[in-house]
Amino acid sequence: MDQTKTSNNVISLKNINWKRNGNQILNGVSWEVQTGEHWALLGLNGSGKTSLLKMITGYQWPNSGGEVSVLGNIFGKTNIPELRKSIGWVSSSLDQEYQSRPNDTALEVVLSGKFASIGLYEEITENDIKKANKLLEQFRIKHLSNQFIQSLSQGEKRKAMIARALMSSPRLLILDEPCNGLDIYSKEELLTTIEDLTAAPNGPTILYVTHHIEEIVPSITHALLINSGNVIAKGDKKNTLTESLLEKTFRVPITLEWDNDRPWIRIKSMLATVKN
Ligand SMILES: Nc1ncnc2c1ncn2[C@@H]1O[C@H](COP(=O)(O)OP(=O)(O)OP(=O)(O)O)[C@@H](O)[C@H]1O
Repeated sequence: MDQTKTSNNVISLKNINWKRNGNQILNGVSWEVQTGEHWALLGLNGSGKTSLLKMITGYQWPNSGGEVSVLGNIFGKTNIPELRKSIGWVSSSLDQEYQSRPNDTALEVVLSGKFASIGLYEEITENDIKKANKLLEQFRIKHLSNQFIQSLSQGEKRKAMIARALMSSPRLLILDEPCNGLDIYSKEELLTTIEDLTAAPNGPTILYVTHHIEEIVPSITHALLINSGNVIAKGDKKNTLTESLLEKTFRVPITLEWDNDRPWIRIKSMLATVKN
């Protein structure tokens, strides 16, 4: 066995199938993510991205056969709730959960990340407060520490939620459409903080889910393209983010350009000529 490769393995999926109500939602998906790589996950609505993420976080299990291993833990032989402490997942559903706690401050929200709880119920230490403040500073929202989370702008709230996820020092961080609803400036600002995050030594491996390929910032190294539960392509982003593979994934004719190591697409023609 190649020991070096095994120890660098962040995610290993082997032949994952998931079927619901007669529909094949994931079809023989195999995927390896190594330490030092950051991946973008791209696919149309309903293509299976969330199902794949739920597989990785142990909220869903393959129907038959297949093997899931995350951070060296083989599913079926590991304590999943314990493993989840090493995985951060930031999605808009988290914002919704905090709607029931309008009086939590940004600092409290970040602190709650230590316990993966919605709200703070456990004792916090001086060190926890120091760490939360450092994260607020890193995301340039330290001045908002004592402001209620619900009064923050979308962009500020999104940063607070990522800071919250980092409070438990995850080794794997899932950013599920983090720029949704952000204006151009807030989006670029958030992307800059994500770039900083990947540059930090011992930072988490990032899985970045998006519908907007220009959000694939230079530090995202790899991409997985999925369509109807089938992997269309996976690997180094320069080899995966190509016109033909993206057309196959998104089912519209596009042109692709790279600018400052970021991919940009334009739709060539309207849906009347959609490729099947
Ligand atoms: N528990 C379930 N039972 C039945 N079907 C499901 C279940 N979960 C997901 N699906 C179906 O699986 C398909 C893939 O859903 P999934 O949420 O993984 O897509 P997605 O790529 O994340 O989409 P989006 O970009 O819209 O979030 C969809 O057709 C969805 O209806």
